Amino acid sequence: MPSNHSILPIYDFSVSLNNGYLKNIIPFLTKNEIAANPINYAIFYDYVAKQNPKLNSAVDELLNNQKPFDCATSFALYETYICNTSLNSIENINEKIHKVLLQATDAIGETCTKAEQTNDSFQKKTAILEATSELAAGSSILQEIIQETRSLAATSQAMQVQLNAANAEMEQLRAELAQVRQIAVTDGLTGLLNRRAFDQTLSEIIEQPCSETTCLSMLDIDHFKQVNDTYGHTIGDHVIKFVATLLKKHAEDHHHVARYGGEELAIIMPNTPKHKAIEISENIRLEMEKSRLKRKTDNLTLGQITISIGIAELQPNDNPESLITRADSALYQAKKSGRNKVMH
Ligand SMILES: Nc1nc2c(ncn2[C@@H]2O[C@H](COP(=O)(O)OP(=O)(O)OP(=O)(O)O)[C@@H](O)[C@H]2O)c(=O)[nH]1
Repeated sequence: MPSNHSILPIYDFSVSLNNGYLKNIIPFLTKNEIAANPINYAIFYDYVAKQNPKLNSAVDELLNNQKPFDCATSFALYETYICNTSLNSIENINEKIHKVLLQATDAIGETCTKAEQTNDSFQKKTAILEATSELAAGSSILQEIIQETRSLAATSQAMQVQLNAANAEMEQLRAELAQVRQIAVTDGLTGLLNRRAFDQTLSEIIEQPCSETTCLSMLDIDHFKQVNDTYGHTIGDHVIKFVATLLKKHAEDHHHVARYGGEELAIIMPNTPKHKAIEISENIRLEMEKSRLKRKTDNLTLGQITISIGIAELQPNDNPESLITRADSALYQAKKSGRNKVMH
C-alpha cells in the first residue's frame, strides 16, 4: 500500500493472519446475530485484531447492553472508529492550528495598525509643538501624546497576552499531532512499530549511505496455530505480546522492533555487525525457550513455546524486498531444521 495513504484504515496483508481473523469473525457475528455485511465485517475485523482499543470498548458496551447492530449503530461505529479516526483527528488539529494562527495574526495586525496611527499622530503633534510658542497649547498636546503612548502600550500588552496564549495552544496541538503520528505507526496489540512503519524504516535505512553493517532479524513463533487451537486466540495474543516484550528487552536502543504481521516479529538492526545480531537473536530465543508462561485465570502452565529466527545482513545492492527475502529464507531454514533455532 502506498505510504502516503495515511488516512486510510491500516490493514495487514498476511494471508494466514487474515484467515485467522476470518475464522473468528464469522462465528462471532453469527453468535451475536449481526449481519455479516462489509461494514460490520470491517468493525469486527478491527475488534478481533484488537488494534483499535476505543472501538473495542464501544463494541463491548453495545454487546454487554445487548444493543442491536442496526444500520445507524454500525455506520456510527464505522465512521467514528474506523474510517474517519485519523482523518478527523488530523483535520481537527489543522482547524485548531488555523484558528490559533488567525487569532495571533489579528492581534499582531491590530497592534501594527495602532502603532502606525500613533506614529502619524506623533508626527503631526511634534510639528504643532515645534510651531507653537504657547505654553498651554504645548502642555495639552503633551498630555495627548502621553495618553496615546499609554494606549499603545496597553494594545501591545494585550497582544503579548494573546501571543502567549497562542504559543501555549500551539504546544498542546504539537503534542496532539505527535500522538496521532504515534498511533499511526504503532501496532495496537504489542505496542511495537506496525508493518507500515517497519516498511518505511527499512526503506529509509537502506537508502542512507552507511558504512556500518545493518542486519535484519525475523522471528516467528513455532507451531503458533497449535497454541491458538489449544488455548484460544486470546492466550495466543498474550503469547505474541510476551514475545514482543522479549524483543524490546534484548534489542538495543537504536534498533527498530516491529510486528511484521501475525505472529511474525522483526528487528531492524542498523550499525550492528552480524555476530552481534546473532548474539541478540540467540539471547531472545534462549529466554523464550526457558520461559514458562502461565494462564492468568487458573495459573495453568502452558507447554513450552519456542521461536525460530532468521537473520540477513544488508548487502550493497539490496533493496527492502531482497533483504526481507533473505531473512525469511533463513527463518524458513530454521523452521525446516527443527525450529527453536537462529539461522543466518
Ligand atoms: N492469537 C493470534 N493468532 C494469530 C495472530 N496472527 C496470526 N495468528 C495465527 O497464527 C497462526 C500461524 O500459523 P501458521 O502460519 O500455520 O504456522 P505455525 O502454526 O506458527 O507453524 P510454524 O510457523 O510452521 O511453526 C494462524 O493460526 C493464525 O491464525 C494474532 O494476531 N493473534
